[in-house]
Amino acid sequence: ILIENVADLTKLKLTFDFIVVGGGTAGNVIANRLSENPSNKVLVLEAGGSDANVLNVEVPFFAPRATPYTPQDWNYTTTAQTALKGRSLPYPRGFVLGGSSSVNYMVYTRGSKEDFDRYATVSGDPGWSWNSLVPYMKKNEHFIPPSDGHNTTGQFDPTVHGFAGINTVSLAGFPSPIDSRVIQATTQLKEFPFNLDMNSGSTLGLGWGQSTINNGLRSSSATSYLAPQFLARPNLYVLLNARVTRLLPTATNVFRTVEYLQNLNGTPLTITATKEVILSAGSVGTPNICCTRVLATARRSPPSESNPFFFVNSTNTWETWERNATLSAQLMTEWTNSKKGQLVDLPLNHLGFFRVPTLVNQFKDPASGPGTSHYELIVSNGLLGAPPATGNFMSISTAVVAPAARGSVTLSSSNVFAAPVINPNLLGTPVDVFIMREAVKSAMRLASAPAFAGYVISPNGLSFTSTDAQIDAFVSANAGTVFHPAGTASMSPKGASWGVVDPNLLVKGVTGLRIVDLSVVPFIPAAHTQAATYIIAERAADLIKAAWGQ
Ligand SMILES: Cc1cc2nc3c(=O)[nH]c(=O)nc-3n(C[C@H](O)[C@H](O)[C@H](O)COP(=O)(O)OP(=O)(O)OC[C@H]3O[C@@H](n4cnc5c(N)ncnc54)[C@H](O)[C@@H]3O)c2cc1C
Repeated sequence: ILIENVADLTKLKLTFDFIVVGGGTAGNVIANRLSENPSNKVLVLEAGGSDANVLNVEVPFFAPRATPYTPQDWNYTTTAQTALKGRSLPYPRGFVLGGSSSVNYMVYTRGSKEDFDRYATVSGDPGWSWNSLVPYMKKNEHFIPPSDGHNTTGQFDPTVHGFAGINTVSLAGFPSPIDSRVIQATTQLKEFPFNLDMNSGSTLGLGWGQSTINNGLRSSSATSYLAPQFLARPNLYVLLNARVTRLLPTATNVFRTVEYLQNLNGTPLTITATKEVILSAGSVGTPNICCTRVLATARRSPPSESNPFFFVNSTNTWETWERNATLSAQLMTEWTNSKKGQLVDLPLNHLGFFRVPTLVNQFKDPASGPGTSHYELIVSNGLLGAPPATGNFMSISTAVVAPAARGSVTLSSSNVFAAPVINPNLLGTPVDVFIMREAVKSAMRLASAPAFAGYVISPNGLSFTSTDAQIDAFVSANAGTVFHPAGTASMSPKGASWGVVDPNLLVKGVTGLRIVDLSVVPFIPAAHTQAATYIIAERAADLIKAAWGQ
C-alpha cells in the first residue's frame, strides 16, 4: 500500500513489526521479502517521492539526465577534492522511491568472486562468500531477452544467470554502429581479451554490457520489488515524502524507534517497530542518520572516473540526433509507441575490467585478488553529456575500481536537516593516481586497435603520445565520481572492535537495529555496485527471517 501523506498513515493507527528506513535499492528488497510472510507487518519510510511517470527515470538513455541537481537527487556536493585541482563535484544519490536504483546508469555487474570471498574472510562469515551468495544472485535476477529480440548467443553465459528472480536484467536492445569494431578489437589486442560474461565471477576482459532494463524501461527496486502485485499486500505499507531525522532509544541501548516528518515541515512524529528497525538509507544517508561514533570507524572511497574521448570519422553517433530536435522527437515517439530504438539502452554497449600488471612491483595490490581488476573501460558511441556544437565522438571512460584511498562522510552540524560533509577523497593515494594514468593509456591503446583504423581520428584533450604528466593533468582537470560510495558502516567479525555491524548486519553494541545497504561492505566491489547491493539485501532478508524464527 503506497501512501504519500503522513496523515493518511497516522490516522490508521497501525503497528509494525519491521520499519525500513529508506525505500532504495536494498530497502525495497527487505520490504518485499519480509512481507512475503503475511504475519510480518512492514513499513517503509522513504524521504523522496514517487518514481512514476518521471521520464528521465523511466527512459534508459536519459539516465544521465536524472541527476545531478534534480528533484530526484539529494543534490549533495563534495568537499574540494585535492587531487582534482580543488574541484567540488556534484554527488548524486537517489531521492525517490527506488533510491539510487531509480537514477543510476543501470549497469549490472556483480563484482568478482574474489570480492565476495574477501567479504567472507574479513567478516569471518562464510555466508558472504561468492559460492554461498550465488542463490541470492539468482533470486535477484530475472534475465530476459533484449528489447529488439536479437540473437544473444555468444553475448552472455546463460549458466550463470537467474531467470526467475524479480529484478529484470538484459543485454543491449539496440545495435550500436561500433559494436563489431569493439568485439573485433578483442581478437586483435591481447590486452583486451573477450569475456563472455563478467557476471560469472571472473570479470577480467571486455564484453557485452548487461543492465537493469525491462523491455525498454528501467528496472529499479521500485518497479521490481515494489511492483503492483507486491504493493497490494495488506501487510506492506510504503510512506513517501517521509524524512527520518533520528533514531531514538526505545529503552536503554535499544533502538527500535525512529523520528520522522513529512518533507521538511510539520511536527516530528515517532514510530516504534515491535521487532526491528532496518536502516537502508544508503552509504551517505545511513551514517548521516546513525551517529558520529559510528562514522569514525569505517570509511571507503568510491572509485573515480575519467572520460577520454575521440573524434571519429562518422556521423552515426548520438551527437547527430542530440543536436537535431526533429530526430530526437522521432526517437522519443518510437520509444513511447513501441519501446524500441536508441532510447531503450543506457549510453553504452560494452565494458571491460582490467589489471595493471606492473602495479604489484610498486604498490600493495588494492584489489581483492589476482583475478580482480584495477580499472574499468566503458566504450560509448558518443559523448556522455550535452554534445558540443560540432564533431562526432566515441568515448572510452576509465574508472579506478580498486581504489586504495578512503573518503569520509561526517555530520556537518547538530541540525538534522543539514547535508553531511562528503569527502570521497578521489584519487587520494599514489596508487589510485597510478591506476588512473595506466587506465587512460590503456584506453588509448584500445582506440588504436586495427578495428578502429580509419574510424578514430584523434583523441580530444590528449594525444596518443601524451606523457604521464600530461595524462595526470588531464585527469585532475576532468575526472569525476562514478557514483559508488560504499562501506561507510562496514561489517566486521563478531566481537571485533572495529566496524559498525556484525556479519548478521546488526549494529554492534545496541539492540533492535540492523543496517542493510551498500554501507555494510568492508571493501568496495571492483564493479558497479547495484548488483552487490541487491545480493547483500537478498541474503540479509533471510538473516532477518532466521533471527525471528521464520
Ligand atoms: C547517478 C548514479 C549512477 C549510478 N550508476 C550505476 C550503474 O550504472 N550501475 C550500478 O551498479 N550502480 C550504479 N550506481 C550506484 C548504485 O545505484 C548504488 O550503489 C546502489 O543503488 C546503492 O543502494 P543503497 O540501497 O545502498 O542506497 P540507495 O539506493 O541510494 O537507497 C537509499 C534510500 O534511502 C533514502 N533515504 C536516505 N536518507 C533518508 C532519510 N533520512 N529518511 C528516509 N529515507 C532516506 C533515499 O532517498 C533512498 O531512497 C549509480 C548511482 C548513481 C547515484
